Amino acid sequence: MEAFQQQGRHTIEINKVSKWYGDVSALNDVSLTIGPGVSGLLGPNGAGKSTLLKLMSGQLEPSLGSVHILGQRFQNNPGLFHHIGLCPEQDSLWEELSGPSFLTAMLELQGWPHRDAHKRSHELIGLFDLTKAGTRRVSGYSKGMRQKLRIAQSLAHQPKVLFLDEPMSGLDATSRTLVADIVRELGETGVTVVISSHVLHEVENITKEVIIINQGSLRARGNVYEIRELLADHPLQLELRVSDPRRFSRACMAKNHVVKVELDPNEKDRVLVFTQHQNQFFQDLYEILEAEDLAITSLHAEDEDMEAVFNYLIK
Ligand SMILES: Nc1ncnc2c1ncn2[C@@H]1O[C@H](COP(=O)(O)OP(=O)(O)OP(=O)(O)O)[C@@H](O)[C@H]1O
Repeated sequence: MEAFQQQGRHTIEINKVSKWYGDVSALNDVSLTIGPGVSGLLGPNGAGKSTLLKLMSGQLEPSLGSVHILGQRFQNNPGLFHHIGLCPEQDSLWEELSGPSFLTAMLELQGWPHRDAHKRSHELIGLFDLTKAGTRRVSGYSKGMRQKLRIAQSLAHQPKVLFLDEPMSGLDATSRTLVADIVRELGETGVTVVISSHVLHEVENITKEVIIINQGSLRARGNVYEIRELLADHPLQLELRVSDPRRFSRACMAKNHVVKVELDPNEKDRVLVFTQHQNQFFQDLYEILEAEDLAITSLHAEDEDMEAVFNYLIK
């Protein structure tokens, strides 16, 4: 393994991988290399994210092509699994155990001595802010607590490569920030982390390096700013409900990143804003509301749904 690191190769090498489930094609001729740090794997529902994560973590074998992790293949190579962490989408915990006992048991299964496993599990319970649950059984944990425990388990054994499948689902804002900080820090210490999501800004908070897949194929790859450049010709649409839509529209149109504003004749408070720079829009929005003394009752960014981004990229 050390020899591999000295060679400075990519941690993950996927070469012409296809995967079928019976007749269903889930991935189609995907080639990809990923190095240390955090990469976001983005795609709408059914894009093939979970399939790709399962292939990269050795849970599935490709129908065609090859997967190398740390320069090795999974076939007949159980030792490789010690370096891999996976937090899958499905929830599977030992309900009768407490959080700390669960983590300790999982580490012992990995071959950790009891004393080390116990120490590490308590460290993680603190890190993930689960100390208050004490010795309560996992069966009594809330959805967010379960999710945090699952993430803690996936990284407990200090893997070199970590795969997190939609880890933010079910987490409240505080826990999202906590998990984002933990993941970012792992990336900074040289761990290769691949985190999947269908929500762009969720991943953008953690890393700017993204991989976009849709319908089983790689669509775009690179820095999130480069990806947004690709979208530059396709303004993003935001739907707002505002106290005075006409005044709001005028103020929006004064911003040069706003391409178009549409009022809805049927729903008087509804406004559609088309902007080429969503982040800039959010910065300006506060200023507009203050200056014009307006209030918004709802805001929906179409971009939050990755489907919209893919439509732009694919057309
Ligand atoms: N076990 C399976 N059997 C049959 N088809 C499957 C199986 N798992 C996934 N698929 C199909 O493969 C394709 C990719 O699914 P996958 O779960 O990898 O996508 P995803 O991007 O993770 O989606 P989501 O965000 O909804 O979890 C989909 O068409 C899905 O229906």
